[in-house]
Amino acid sequence: MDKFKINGGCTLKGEVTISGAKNAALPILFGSLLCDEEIRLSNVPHLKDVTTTLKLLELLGASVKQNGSVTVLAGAVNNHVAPYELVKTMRASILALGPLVARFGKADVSLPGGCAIGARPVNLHIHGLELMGATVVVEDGYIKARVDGRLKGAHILMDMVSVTGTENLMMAAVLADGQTIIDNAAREPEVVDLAHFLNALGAKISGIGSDRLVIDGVEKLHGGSYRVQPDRIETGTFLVGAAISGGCIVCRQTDPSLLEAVLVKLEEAGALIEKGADWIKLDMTGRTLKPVNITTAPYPAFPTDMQAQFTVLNAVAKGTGMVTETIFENRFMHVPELNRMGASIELQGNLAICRDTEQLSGAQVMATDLRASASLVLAGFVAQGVTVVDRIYHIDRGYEHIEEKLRGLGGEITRVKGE
Ligand SMILES: CC(=O)N[C@H]1[C@@H](OP(=O)(O)OP(=O)(O)OC[C@H]2O[C@@H](n3ccc(=O)[nH]c3=O)[C@H](O)[C@@H]2O)O[C@H](CO)[C@@H](O)[C@@H]1O
Ligand SMILES: C=C(OP(=O)(O)O)C(=O)O
Repeated sequence: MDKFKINGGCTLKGEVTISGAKNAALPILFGSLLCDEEIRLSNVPHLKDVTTTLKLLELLGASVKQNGSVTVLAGAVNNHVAPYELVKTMRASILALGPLVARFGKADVSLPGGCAIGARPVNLHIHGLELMGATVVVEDGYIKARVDGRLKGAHILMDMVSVTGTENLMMAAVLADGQTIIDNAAREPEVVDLAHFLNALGAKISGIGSDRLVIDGVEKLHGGSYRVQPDRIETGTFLVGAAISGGCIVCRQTDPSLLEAVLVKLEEAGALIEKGADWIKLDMTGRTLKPVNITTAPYPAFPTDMQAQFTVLNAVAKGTGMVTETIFENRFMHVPELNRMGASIELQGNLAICRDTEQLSGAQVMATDLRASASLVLAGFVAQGVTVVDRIYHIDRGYEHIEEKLRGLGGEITRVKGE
């Protein structure tokens, strides 16, 4: 297994180009299953999860071409089974369910894996499909959904705000017979990007960006081109890296409007932020890092996918910062690892109390999930000495060329190849 070796004491400085968003690219790729004409996608990041998704699309019978952009032609899809071997490595595979059942009336999708950050049930996905007329059973580790003819429009009130739940049901509703209303829908930018993509193919979705999506089903989608939005979480991760190392960076090809809650907290932490239409500059030179209290919640509130990075920020800031995680019940696995590096973080249920530390010190630490891994890499930059982050396959799921990008900012990080 590959590891990262990081020399501490780096100040991140310079410019970095932000990649397309993993959590937008994946649903959009699965959305291409809804259509039998060619779809051309640009700004798709090179990530392990994207490779897994493309493999899955090919296994289902789609043809996929990659030459800068990604072209998907799902006209010949003839298989409706998303097998455990592929699905187990990636949570987003659940997004095959809605499109397959909507277009072919049948889908067998293995219960998904992904980050071990909580139980992550899929009851809302299943219930929504049932309301649209599908029969769904869970057996042998598979969700098996069937419908005779088309799904039917329905009124779906989501018990909880679910990102992939909203995406799956929105994709299913696009080809349903009649109107579907999804209330308490997720408003995350990635849901918005998927909705715009589907509309570009002829879907009729309105209320985009609100918690009430209205989808008028159509019989067929047509082909088209779409550019995936920038990754707000990758952007936020680099900005935190600059903030905690006293650096100054500019993120290019990003969208500041997608991460307002994060920028507000970075300013509260003492950073100077400037932004334009597609760039963000963070300058921490000569400024004092202050702790911030954060509570994760659905968009537009503070994203859970930035919680681990801000836990590091609080661990190294002067004073005490509180981090409350309300989305996932097991998303503090970075905390014991950070404490092994000398942080002083106390866990009380879903609250992490981060007290200040004189200096983190390099250690051997274990990456447990995607954003936890990113937080350990950031901690390595501000620690004294060498940090080795093990099991970085998690980070390869979600950060494109991370070590090259960090090295471009002055970070001393190398990949040590495992057997
Ligand atoms: C591929 C992708 O886009 N992943 C993101 C997506 O995950 P994902 O879509 O899996 O997360 P959800 O928004 O569905 O989860 C939110 C909460 O709802 C619960 N829940 C969800 C579905 C369900 O059927 N029943 C249920 O109880 C979950 O256990 C969790 O406690 O949104 C999360 C929350 O912003 C992010 O951290 C992930 O990076
Ligand atoms: C939790 C994440 O990914 P996934 O939902 O794919 O596990 C993430 O992107 O932070």
